[in-house]
Amino acid sequence: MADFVDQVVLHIKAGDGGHGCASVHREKFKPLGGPDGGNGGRGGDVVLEVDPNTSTLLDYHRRPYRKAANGKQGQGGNRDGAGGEDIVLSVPNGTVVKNADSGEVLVDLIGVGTRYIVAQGGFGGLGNAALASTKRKAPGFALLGEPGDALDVVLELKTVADIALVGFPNAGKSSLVAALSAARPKIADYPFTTLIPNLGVVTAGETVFTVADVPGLIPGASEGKGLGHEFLRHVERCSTIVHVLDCATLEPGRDPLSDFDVIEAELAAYGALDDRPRLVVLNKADVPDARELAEIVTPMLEERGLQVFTISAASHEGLREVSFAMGAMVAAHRESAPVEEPTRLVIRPKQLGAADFEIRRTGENSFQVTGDKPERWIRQTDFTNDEAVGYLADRLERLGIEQALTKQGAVAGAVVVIGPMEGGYVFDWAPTLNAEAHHSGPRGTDNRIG
Ligand SMILES: Nc1nc2c(ncn2[C@@H]2O[C@H](COP(=O)(O)OP(=O)(O)OP(=O)(O)O)[C@@H](O)[C@H]2O)c(=O)[nH]1
Ligand SMILES: [Mg+2]
Repeated sequence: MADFVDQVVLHIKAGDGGHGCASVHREKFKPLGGPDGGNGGRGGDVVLEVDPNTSTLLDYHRRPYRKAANGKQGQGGNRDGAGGEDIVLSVPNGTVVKNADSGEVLVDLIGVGTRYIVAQGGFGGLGNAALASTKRKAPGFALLGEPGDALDVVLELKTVADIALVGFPNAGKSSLVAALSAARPKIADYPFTTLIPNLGVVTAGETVFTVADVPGLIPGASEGKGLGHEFLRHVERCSTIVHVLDCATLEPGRDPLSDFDVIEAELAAYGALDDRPRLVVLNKADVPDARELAEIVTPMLEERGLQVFTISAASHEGLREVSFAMGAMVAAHRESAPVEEPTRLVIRPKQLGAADFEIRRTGENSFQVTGDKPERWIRQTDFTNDEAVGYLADRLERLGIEQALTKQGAVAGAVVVIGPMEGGYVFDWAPTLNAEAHHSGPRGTDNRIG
């Protein structure tokens, strides 16, 4: 039996900043050269990214320790140390990230391409060249690099699909996904064959939708029986619930009606699923007794206001009708649902502590940043607002927005800071504006005193 791996504890460590260098310029016949120690490089970040080709957390189950590279030390001759490489960890759509110690939800990663810096690399220490001042012309010291963030997070996968198939083990949920789509989940004549939800893409006329085959539910699932909680969690993100009822089971104490009630009771106990529309599928109609039973229970279920379909996942009978009914429900939901979640970049500078901020794409050409005051982004107290914005520019750049802002109200390439607003800053996307490139100076400007 495969391991159930849609929840995993990941131990992550961002790179440490490199130390600054204390060095004095040496040249023949010039015994007292100036300071020329370079700054340490920045440590690499650990970034999580939603990848459409990743569907499980299996990889992290196998390798739960992940570390980004450290920054290099500064060198004499004003050479700054190289920054450590970031590492980007691919996660499936719908991954919830929690702090393993506090249980606090850090982020809910939805939408292909959504990125989150889960551990930030340490800043490099300043070298003595950068520390020189009129008072102290040749400091004989440099600053140490900051350590990178180290933390344990829980990654939890909650399937994002239009439709969740729920039912007892062995009811034929995986068989139905396989019959409706190109997915090839494991199908077998024993309960709990499915441990990780299988996703299938179904086309019904104009409507294309996803169906998740949620692992089997048993009585008590809402209290955690069987693999209950693990499975019900997946139903949460689906807009429509389809009951798959086994009309051919010979297990004592079971029939399609009571199975329906048991599953409904579990959904009710789990909570917050009442608003999802339901559809009922009576499966295994290829078995003669099962067909008879389906005919008997159909009017009883219809009396409760449910749409009922008799099918056989094995012989493919009734599949067209049920896929079109599913498609119609999905389409109706999409009509009524708010617009899709925008692409989000979630940034968490460590200086902010708990008060994260988030950049949200509010339109094709605009982002909204919500969070705390920019002054607090950097620990250093004499940090100006402009510098704070410059810091954000660096973060944007690292996140793949290639050209970013330099300072408030100024343009550098593509993003303009319009100005402070309640709870954050508004950025406007202005790709046509021509302006000076940012980061013309050495990376040393990034090496804030730690
Ligand atoms: N005769 C008949 N057998 C079916 C039909 N659909 C599924 N089965 C059989 O029922 C058994 C269970 O099917 P699965 O699709 O694995 O059931 P499941 O609901 O995904 O089960 P779990 O993953 O354990 O929850 C397999 O032996 C299937 O071949 C059907 O329409 N007719
Ligand atoms: Mg299954």
